[in-house]
Amino acid sequence: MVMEMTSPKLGLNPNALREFKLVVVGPRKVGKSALVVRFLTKRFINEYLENTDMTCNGVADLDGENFKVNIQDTSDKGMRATSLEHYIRWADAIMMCFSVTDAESYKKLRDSALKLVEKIRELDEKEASRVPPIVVVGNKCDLDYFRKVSRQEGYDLAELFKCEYFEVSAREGWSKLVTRSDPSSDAFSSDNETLSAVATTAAAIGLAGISPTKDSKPLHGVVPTVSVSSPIE
Ligand SMILES: Nc1nc2c(ncn2[C@@H]2O[C@H](COP(=O)(O)OP(=O)(O)OP(=O)(O)O)[C@@H](O)[C@H]2O)c(=O)[nH]1
Repeated sequence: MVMEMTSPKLGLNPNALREFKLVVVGPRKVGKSALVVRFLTKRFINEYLENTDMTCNGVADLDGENFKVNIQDTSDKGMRATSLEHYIRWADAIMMCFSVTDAESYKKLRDSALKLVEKIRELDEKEASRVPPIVVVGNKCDLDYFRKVSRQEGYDLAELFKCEYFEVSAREGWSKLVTRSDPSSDAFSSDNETLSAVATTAAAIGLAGISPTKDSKPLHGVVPTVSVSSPIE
């Protein structure tokens, strides 16, 4: 499925902009679609099509530059080793998500992360240098009372890739970068109003990875399309 997010406010022609390709991977029900829609529309919608591969196109300001963003919101098939192998060649950044209220989602994401680390180890030097940046995201932090995954565990998962760990709430629009100095504190406090910090970080560390040599073909071949217009602020 493809969602077109237009940007009437900015009045930009997306085709004139550089493209940024982001893949969102994670187990079922962790809030991948909610995160993508929150990022592109600043809204939280309670229910989405379940376990469906979606392509979301929009325009967003990433690290001070407007980009045409192509976000792949994947189903659980995206966690297979073969899919992960494809993403590391295709994407400009990969966002790996679990829910802090769902220990099983953490375990499944960790298993996938280990597979991905294995795949990266198998690459030759040239390919390894082109692996896109990865960001780990623990979602549903508004449900801190039901938390089953500690901040330290989320941080440890990100450490597998030496990448950033964000605790976020797609529902509330919060995101917090967890740093080495505070990973063990479970008290949730937000330092950003929206999730754009997550995408901006993924973009900022991924900008160097945008090159004309990257495969710009659609990720999943032919997929159904739905259009959504969105006021991107
Ligand atoms: N409380 C809370 N609920 C959330 C949050 N994000 C998503 N949800 C809810 O979690 C459920 C799953 O969200 P989705 O965005 O469909 O999750 P998904 O990972 O895309 O799910 P699949 O497509 O089945 O893989 C929905 O009922 C959402 O309303 C959040 O930050 N907080």
